[in-house]
Amino acid sequence: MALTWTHENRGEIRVHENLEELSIGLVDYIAEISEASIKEHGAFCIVLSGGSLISLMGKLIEPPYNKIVDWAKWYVFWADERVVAKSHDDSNYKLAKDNLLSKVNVFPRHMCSINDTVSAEEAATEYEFAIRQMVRTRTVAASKNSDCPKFDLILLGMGSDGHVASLFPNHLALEVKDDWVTFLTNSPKPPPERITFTLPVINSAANVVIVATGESKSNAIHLAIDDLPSSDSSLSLPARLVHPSNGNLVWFVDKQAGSKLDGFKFSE
Ligand SMILES: O=C1O[C@H](COP(=O)(O)O)[C@@H](O)[C@H](O)[C@H]1O
Repeated sequence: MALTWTHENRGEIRVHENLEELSIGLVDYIAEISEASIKEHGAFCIVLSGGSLISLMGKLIEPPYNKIVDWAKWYVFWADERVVAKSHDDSNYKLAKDNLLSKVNVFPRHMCSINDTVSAEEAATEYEFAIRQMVRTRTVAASKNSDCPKFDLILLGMGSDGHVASLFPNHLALEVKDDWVTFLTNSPKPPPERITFTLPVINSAANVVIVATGESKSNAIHLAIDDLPSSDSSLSLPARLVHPSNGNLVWFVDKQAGSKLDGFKFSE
């Protein structure tokens, strides 16, 4: 059983006993939001990240999820992408395609990924343009509170430095307010060239999930969630800046990643 509580302004926190339990909780949550979104507006606009998140979603390709999810109504996007060929092992698209999307019935035309033949700057511009077209045709909803798309669900991993998507601590990309997608050519984590959703887009989603596992992420999880003095420099940690203005934020962490949280008290 997960230890669950809601922090006044940091959302719902679910600390799972182990990875098996976390991945069941995560895919249950995804299936639930998928069903509700399809019921409400006929489609499910889901945003993926790369990294360890994809293996934690692995149960989606197994029964009962592979049969109960209405894959044909899924539209898939990426919160960030490495600017490499789609066949490259660093590609977030390839990771999701090989391990998840090719094993279920998501239409390839419903997968909105970057153009991998152009520069990072051009890839960001083209990707944003494609999403703007999908908002115009109402495949993706528009936020009522900002000039941003309102994705049904954005799934984010978090690095041990507190980065989410390709928004790294103290990086200029964190300041971008007017673009939906921006680019980096100096990512502190390789590969250096990336595109990423900006904070206004992430914070306009209907639902945002942040997943973090392992002891190496425990300090960043503490700094991203717990109350901190108003002078603390960690208040600008990227994961802490995720704060959906009109949506839900849920943290899925395992016992190791959650071990430094103020609310952590796991029954043995
Ligand atoms: O570089 C990236 O890292 C983060 C975190 O990855 P993880 O393996 O520590 O979970 C990931 O969410 C992001 O999409 C990716 O590009």
